[in-house]
Amino acid sequence: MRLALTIAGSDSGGGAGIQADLKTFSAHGVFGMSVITSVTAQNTKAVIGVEDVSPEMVYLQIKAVFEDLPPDAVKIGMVSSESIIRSVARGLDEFGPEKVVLDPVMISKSGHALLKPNAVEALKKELLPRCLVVTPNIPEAEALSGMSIKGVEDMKRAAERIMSYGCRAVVVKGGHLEGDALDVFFNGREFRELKSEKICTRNTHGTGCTFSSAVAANLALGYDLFTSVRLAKEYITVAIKNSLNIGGGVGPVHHFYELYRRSGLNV
Ligand SMILES: Nc1ncnc2c1ncn2[C@@H]1O[C@H](COP(=O)(O)OP(=O)(O)O)[C@@H](O)[C@H]1O
Ligand SMILES: Cc1ncc(COP(=O)(O)O)c(N)n1
Repeated sequence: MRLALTIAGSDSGGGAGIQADLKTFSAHGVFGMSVITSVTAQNTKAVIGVEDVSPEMVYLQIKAVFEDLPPDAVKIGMVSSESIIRSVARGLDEFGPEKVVLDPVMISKSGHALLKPNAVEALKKELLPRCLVVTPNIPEAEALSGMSIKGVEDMKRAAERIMSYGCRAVVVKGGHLEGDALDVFFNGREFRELKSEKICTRNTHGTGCTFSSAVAANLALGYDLFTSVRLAKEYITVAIKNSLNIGGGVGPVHHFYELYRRSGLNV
């Protein structure tokens, strides 16, 4: 059995964060584990409360997992504050996982800040150099690169700038731009574009969490980095096609058994 760990925030509504990550791991047939950084009181409409877990407790969860159940890949999502970022960096240094996917979560689909603005620098300095791939959406790529992004050429320039912080690859996700859902992969040598038709739905809660967890699950299964990203793009596209019109706001994407889908069953 392959093991994957998510280090992220809890979403009580079940659409994003830890909950989306564990559903994604299960759908890929990977055993999921979690380190909770923050508890959010959240639904499809709003985030009505956020309470961070103490930095020491974040570190202890990482230690507990790694000392007994070393993961084949790690995904990092909401990290909330500078002190939590430092705890995560400490854990990564101590246990040295090779396959780390960082989704630099900043603002929820419902518009609530999930990373303190003064923690962006710590994210860049402490976490980017320790990860294999970082998966920003357009506003996150703008914040990390310090440039505005209007189209695919800007996505490529931003990816180059983000690489300079020391990660080994970047996927700039284009879901927030007009036109096709086009993502740009860059590994320091070549750019590759991953494209799908834009699905017309407002139910995209959890897309970024699901995409990055699918990358981590595929890495845990032993796929190379680009294949892991390509399969994650397929997974998120089907999960958005099957997204759920539940709740009164931005509904969640739907997870299903990847293995069943691959064998042609319509789950
Ligand atoms: N309406 C959509 N139709 C198809 N793919 C989408 C749609 N919205 C987002 N995606 C894809 O979902 C993934 C996550 O996208 P994005 O919305 O950009 O990130 P985030 O959820 O972090 O804001 C990307 O692969 C993106 O291309
Ligand atoms: C705990 C947590 N983590 C991440 C997100 C981002 O997901 P989205 O951008 O789909 O709201 C979220 N809303 N909540």
